[in-house]
Amino acid sequence: MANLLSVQQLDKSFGNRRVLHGVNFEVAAGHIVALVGPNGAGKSTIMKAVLGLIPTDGGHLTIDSQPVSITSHQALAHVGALIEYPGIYPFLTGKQHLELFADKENRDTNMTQIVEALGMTSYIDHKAKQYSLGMKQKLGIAQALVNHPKLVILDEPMNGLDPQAVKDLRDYIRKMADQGTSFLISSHILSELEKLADDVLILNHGKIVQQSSMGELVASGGTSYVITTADDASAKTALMAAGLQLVPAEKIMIRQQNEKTLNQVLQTLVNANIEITDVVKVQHDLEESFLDMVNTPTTKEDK
Ligand SMILES: Nc1ncnc2c1ncn2[C@@H]1O[C@H](COP(=O)(O)OP(=O)(O)OP(=O)(O)O)[C@@H](O)[C@H]1O
Repeated sequence: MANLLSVQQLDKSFGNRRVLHGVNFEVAAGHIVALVGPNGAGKSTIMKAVLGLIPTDGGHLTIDSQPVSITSHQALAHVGALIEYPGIYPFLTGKQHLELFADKENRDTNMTQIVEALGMTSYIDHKAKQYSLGMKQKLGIAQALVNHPKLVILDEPMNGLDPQAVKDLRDYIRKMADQGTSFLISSHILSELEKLADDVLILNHGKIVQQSSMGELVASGGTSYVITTADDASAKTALMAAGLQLVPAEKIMIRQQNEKTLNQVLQTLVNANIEITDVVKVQHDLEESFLDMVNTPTTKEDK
């Protein structure tokens, strides 16, 4: 499938602080990609770079095969975005906000469709100064979606939304993706995007630490083994020497990568003459898997 967005070797520093380190990823046409990472990981910075809002220090960005940079915005004509907070004018109604953004073609139909889909009908003619946080957030999202763009970039779109609004938004995003729109959506809560995203990028300290389909992540991230031996220090050394990655923890903990992982672990310990005293299978939920991935020590490079 064709890639609508391509991000290659993206580097960015603010002053002498490097916040993005050679970030690479692609978003295929009609795919919903989740960009997930802890506070300060660099999610908004990536999105601003993709939208040509900030200068970058290196790398190559294209949307629909056209280059994007702070001086090259042509490709952005078919992009909708909500970054950080929606820009709201208190004395305009919700409808007047949408009129500022909606293209002339199919304007009324597009506006009615998004207002209904996001459950905004009852207050769309009220002035925005009366809107709650969630109502403003929905208006910002509606502005990004109203023209059915080819690519939509949403930074923490679920912020302030109630459960019904989250469901309405999820359903509408899926419908748009089925019709060919691509989405890059950030969150620091992986479980929020579990039901929505096709692919997931996990960002930590400005680097992509995991890139896979959401299905693969859910399936593979689920199981770990905690192993107790007569000599845990030697066991850890032997497992790492065999190329098996340990979860950072006091005990010996190994994430199941495939059906052979446990065999490899046990075989390695037997070969090293280390007595195994206990093996416990641990089931993780997605949130715990995410925390394991991002709780890696900060490297010098990140400073
Ligand atoms: N304009 C700026 N000037 C200096 N530093 C900045 C600027 N914008 C972002 N940063 C820094 O870049 C790093 C990445 O910030 P960014 O906003 O991209 O993170 P994020 O992953 O979106 O975080 P959050 O989940 O909290 O929104 C942070 O350390 C932040 O302090």
